[in-house]
Amino acid sequence: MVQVTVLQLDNYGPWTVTPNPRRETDLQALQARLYADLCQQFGLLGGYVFYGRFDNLIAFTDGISKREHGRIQQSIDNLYPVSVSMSIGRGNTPKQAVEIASANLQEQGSSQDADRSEVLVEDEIDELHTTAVGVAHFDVVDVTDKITDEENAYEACLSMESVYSDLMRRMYADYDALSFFVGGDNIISVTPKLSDSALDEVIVKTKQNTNVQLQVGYGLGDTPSEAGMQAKHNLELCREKGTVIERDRAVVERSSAD
Ligand SMILES: Nc1nc2c(ncn2[C@@H]2O[C@H](COP(=O)(O)OP(=O)(O)OP(=O)(O)O)[C@@H](O)[C@H]2O)c(=O)[nH]1
Repeated sequence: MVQVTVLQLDNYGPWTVTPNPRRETDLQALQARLYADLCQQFGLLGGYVFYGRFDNLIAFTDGISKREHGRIQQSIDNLYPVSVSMSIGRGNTPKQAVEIASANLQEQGSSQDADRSEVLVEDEIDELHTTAVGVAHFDVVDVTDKITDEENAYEACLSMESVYSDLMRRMYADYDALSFFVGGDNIISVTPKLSDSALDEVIVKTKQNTNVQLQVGYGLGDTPSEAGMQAKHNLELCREKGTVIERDRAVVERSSAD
């Protein structure tokens, strides 16, 4: 089971041009600050927030209650000139959970509906498999020598964009996983349980399409934050051992026995 929360700024498009178009740099600062606050507030409760499109964000919120979501919503309302609607969805895969959360939010009205404000909805599905959540933390092997110290700063962005866009699409289409670029050369995928051969196939295909070699640390846990920490430690193991896939065998065995 995985719990996803879709966060959407209320009526943000019209607000950005009312009464006149607002300075873009101010909007960028607002979006960045809001993202920072949401990351910190959900992070303290064990969740993960990814910036998505900044006005629409995707969070992994296993173990965070509707009431706790409501408190964060209220705090944002107190701090910012915009409010946030939230829809909590659950699924057997990240893709299923985000589909449910998105559909439930869309049912409450348009993102540009002036009457839809601070909606908080929770999906009631209870027939879910209790499987572990996976987190794959991908990273480019030797990005410093191959890209950062080699290409101009803009071309380095383009190189990374081609890698994460290739990876994000494959992980979603083939494995129902949601992947996010998180800075530098890092991409985090929240996944159903994946085999070594699936991880290997993803890395090989990305190399074929982009000529960039990835390494991945993989973790499994009851929550994305637990799996994410294991993934980070396993990525460190890749660096130490010079391998491209490392995963926590103990957790894999425990989950298989469930
Ligand atoms: N968001 C995030 N960014 C990171 C993390 N680790 C490194 N970075 C960023 O990624 C950049 C590249 O770091 P590395 O991946 O360690 O560099 P590298 O040259 O690829 O070295 P290897 O990964 O050991 O092959 C850093 O400058 C940071 O900006 C991380 O855990 N999370």
